[in-house]
Amino acid sequence: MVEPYSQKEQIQQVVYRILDANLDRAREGLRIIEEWCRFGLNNAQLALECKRLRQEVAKWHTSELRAARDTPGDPGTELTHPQEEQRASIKSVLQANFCRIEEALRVLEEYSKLYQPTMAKACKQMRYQVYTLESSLMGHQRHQLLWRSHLYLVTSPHETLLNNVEAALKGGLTLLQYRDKTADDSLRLEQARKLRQLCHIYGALFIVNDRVDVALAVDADGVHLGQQDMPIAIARQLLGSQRLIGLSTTNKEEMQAAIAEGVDYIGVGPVYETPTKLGKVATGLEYVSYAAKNCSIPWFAIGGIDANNINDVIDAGAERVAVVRSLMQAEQPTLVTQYLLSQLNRIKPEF
Ligand SMILES: Cc1ncc(COP(=O)(O)OP(=O)(O)O)c(N)n1
Ligand SMILES: Cc1ncsc1CCOP(=O)(O)O
Ligand SMILES: [Mg+2]
Repeated sequence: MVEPYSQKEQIQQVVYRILDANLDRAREGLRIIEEWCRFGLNNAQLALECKRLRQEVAKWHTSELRAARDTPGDPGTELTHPQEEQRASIKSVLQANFCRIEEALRVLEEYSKLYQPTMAKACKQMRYQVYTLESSLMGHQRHQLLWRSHLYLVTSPHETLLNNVEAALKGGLTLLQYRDKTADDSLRLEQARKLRQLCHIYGALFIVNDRVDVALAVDADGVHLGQQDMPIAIARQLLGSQRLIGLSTTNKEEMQAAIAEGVDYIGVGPVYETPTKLGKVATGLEYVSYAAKNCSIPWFAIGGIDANNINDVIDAGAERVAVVRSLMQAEQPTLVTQYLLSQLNRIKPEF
C-alpha cells in the first residue's frame, strides 16, 4: 500500500508546483521580450541580456521542481482575461510581458524562501535586473519611435479634444504633445491621463508641455520645455535618461546649446507668425534651412504650418513638422493627418 503524503509533504508539493509554474512563466516572458530585441530591434546587446536572464532562470528549474507539475489538475490553465487575448501594439505586448516576468520573479522570491533561500536572493536580484532591462528597452523604443515620427500634433484646448486626437491617431499620427496653458491642475491631470491612455492604445508617443511633474504623474513618454521653462539638466535629473525631453529653439545659438545639453529633439520656429503664439517673432524659412544642414538630432519645424505651405517648409529642408491649428481645427483630422504625412514622406529627388 502506498503511504499517503503527510501534511508537510503536501505543502512542499504545492510550493514546488508554484515554483515550477513561475519559473516557466518568467522564462516564457523573457523569450517574448528577447524575440522583439532580436528580430524587431536588431539589438544584440538587449537580446543577449534577455538570454542571460533566461538561462539564469533555467538554472533554478531542477528536475525535482519539474516533477511536481500537474497540468491537468491546475485550474489556472483555463483562466484568461479578455485583455490577454488582444494587444493593441508592440508596446503593450512588451509591457504586459515585463509585468508577467516581474510578478513571476516576485512569487519565486517569496516561495523559494521555503525551498532554498539562495534561490530567493537570486530571484530578487533578477527582478531588479529585469527592471533595468525594461527601462532600457522602453527608452530604446521611445527613441526609435521619435526618429520615425514626422508629424507632431501639439494640442490646444478643445471641446472634442479626445475625438480630434483619436482621429489624428487613426490617420497615422505617432507623436502627441498635450499643451494647455490655462487649465487647472485637476483638469490637466485628467486630460493628460486620458490622452496618454489613447496614445498607448495607438502605440504613439505622449509628451506633456511645460510640466515635468504632470509628465511623471501620468507616466508620459517625455516633456517639452521652452527657453523660459525648467532647465534641461534639472528636468533630466527628474525624468531620467529613458524619457524624452524636447526644447523650443528660435536661433542657431539655442540649437547648439540644446544639442550640447542632451535634449532628444528640438522645435524650430515659429517659422511663420501664428495666433497660437501671439507676439512671437517668426524665424522664417532661413532657420529651417540652417537646421536642415546643422542639426544632428530630430527637429520639428513649427509655427503657422498647414496643408497650403507645408511644401515650402519641406523644400527648405524640413523632414518633420509640428502643428496645432492645422489638426485641432480641422473638420477631418484623419484626412489632414494623412495628407500632411504623405507630403512629409514624399520621396525627395536626389541631386
Ligand atoms: C514642438 C514644440 N516646439 C515648440 C513649442 C513651444 O514651446 P514654448 O516655447 O515653451 O512655448 P509654449 O508651448 O509653452 O507656449 C512647443 N510647445 N512644441
Ligand atoms: C507652440 C508653438 N511654439 C512655436 S509656434 C507654436 C504654435 C504653433 O501653432 P500653429 O500650428 O497653430 O501655428
Ligand atoms: Mg513652454
